Amino acid sequence: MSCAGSRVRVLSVAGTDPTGGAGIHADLKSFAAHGAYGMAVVTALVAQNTHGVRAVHVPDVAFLRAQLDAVSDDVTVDAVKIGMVGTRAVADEVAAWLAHTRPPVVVLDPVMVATSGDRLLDADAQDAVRRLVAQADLVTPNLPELGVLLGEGTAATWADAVRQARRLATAADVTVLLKGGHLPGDASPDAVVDATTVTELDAVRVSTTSTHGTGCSLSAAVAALRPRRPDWVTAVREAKEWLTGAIAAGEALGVGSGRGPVDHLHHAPALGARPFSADAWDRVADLRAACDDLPFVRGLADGSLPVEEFEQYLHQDALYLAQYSRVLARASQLAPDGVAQVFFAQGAARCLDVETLLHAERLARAGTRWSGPASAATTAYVDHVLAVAATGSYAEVVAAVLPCYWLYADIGARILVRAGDLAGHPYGDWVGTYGDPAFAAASARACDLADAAAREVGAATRARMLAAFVTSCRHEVAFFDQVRALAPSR
Ligand SMILES: Nc1ncnc2c1ncn2[C@@H]1O[C@H](COP(=O)(O)OP(=O)(O)OP(=O)(O)O)[C@@H](O)[C@H]1O
Ligand SMILES: Cc1ncc(COP(=O)(O)O)c(N)n1
Repeated sequence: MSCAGSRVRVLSVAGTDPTGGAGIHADLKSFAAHGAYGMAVVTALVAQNTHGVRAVHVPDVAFLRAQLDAVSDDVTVDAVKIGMVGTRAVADEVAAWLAHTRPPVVVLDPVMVATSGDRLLDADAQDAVRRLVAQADLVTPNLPELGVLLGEGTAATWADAVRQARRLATAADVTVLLKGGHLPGDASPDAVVDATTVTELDAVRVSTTSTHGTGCSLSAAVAALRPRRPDWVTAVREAKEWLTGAIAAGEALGVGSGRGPVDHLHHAPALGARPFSADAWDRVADLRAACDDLPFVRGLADGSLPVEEFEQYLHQDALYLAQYSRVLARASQLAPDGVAQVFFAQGAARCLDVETLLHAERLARAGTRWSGPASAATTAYVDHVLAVAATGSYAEVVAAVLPCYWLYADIGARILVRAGDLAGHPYGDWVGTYGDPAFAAASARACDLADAAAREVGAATRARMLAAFVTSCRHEVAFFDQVRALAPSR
């Protein structure tokens, strides 16, 4: 089997589920989850949700055929998955199309009854579905469906079901993926059965209500994988492993109050997720707003800040930067690639070289009065970032150092606007540095690196990143606000 395009082109021929859990909606998500290009032809419109089916509308079969031909006249179909057909006329029309255009992989999920117990196949359509089975490469019945396909009752035990699957495989010359989701017990076994071999696939039964659309999702995943896998067993194993994860992640979606859908994209949590920095920024909106009203910030902007208070701030800032530099060096040490390593190493050096020099120059002009120890606020901030550096992962360290770039650049930009004309402004040299494009670029780069780090970690580490970021922001605000508290003791 070959695939000429960059992705396998897989077609779902199935019914709809407007809540997105089953039918073509589930199939398209399964295709995407397996890197395939998905297409869909609708057999029946189904008004259903996680509680059940309310109504079914089956369009004229001539229109069904028009859809099928519109696809196959134009697109090479590498695999097709057939789900709900609903009526005998639809099943026969799909069979006629298959006889005319036979994709190299044909998977048939003989949908008869929904998880909710609602019928999805007319009683007189069972023979037509049996005829479709003979045209399929793989058929994926659950236990009751297998019984119906053979004209027998539902198997009472797994061993009976496997025997039935073998009879069907032999009679219809088809491979059977027998699904054990309806069995009682702790396991949810499946088996790939053909005329000569039975391969059992064990899976732990997930205790969940999120099993709506599992059969659709599994058969679609197998159809998407088979053109790129050497045999059915390999494709089914891979699909089944993915499905078990999707079932386990289903409840967290919070979709519906009945039998919920599975999370088809559980293995790609970063896909479509908000960047870390967006979440982090929202989380500190109140702190950012509070900054604008701090007497220090207002005084710095309008120049009314007493010079001694400004110098006190500079002195504490120099003490802070000397330690913060070590934390940046730790980020450089832990960095996953050379680009991030260089960024943080340069940041560490810049703290010592440029900013400390700037502080020293200004403070030297003021004499040597400002040589006291780190204040409580400075010590608290330093202790926090050093603790993260000592015990946290790269991602957490990057989150902890980010506010010193980002919050500073953010507040600085507003101070700059409020300060207006800097000529004659007592802190013009200092306030002017906030507008430095290099500092804004460094802040944006630090955000990008935090977002990249967040994409590589799980939910628990991302939560720790957020906590480290918020704590640093709190210390930033306290750092600005400490000047007032320090002033009387001078
Ligand atoms: N609770 C569960 N935990 C793990 N796997 C499950 C669970 N329920 C079903 N499965 C698996 O989901 C797949 C579909 O199984 P099932 O027997 O329910 O088919 P189905 O009835 O056709 O599905 P559907 O519910 O979509 O109609 C099988 O691989 C089965 O083992
Ligand atoms: C369009 C369509 N196809 C198949 C199913 C079966 O899925 P489930 O048994 O999980 O409800 C369904 N409910 N709707």
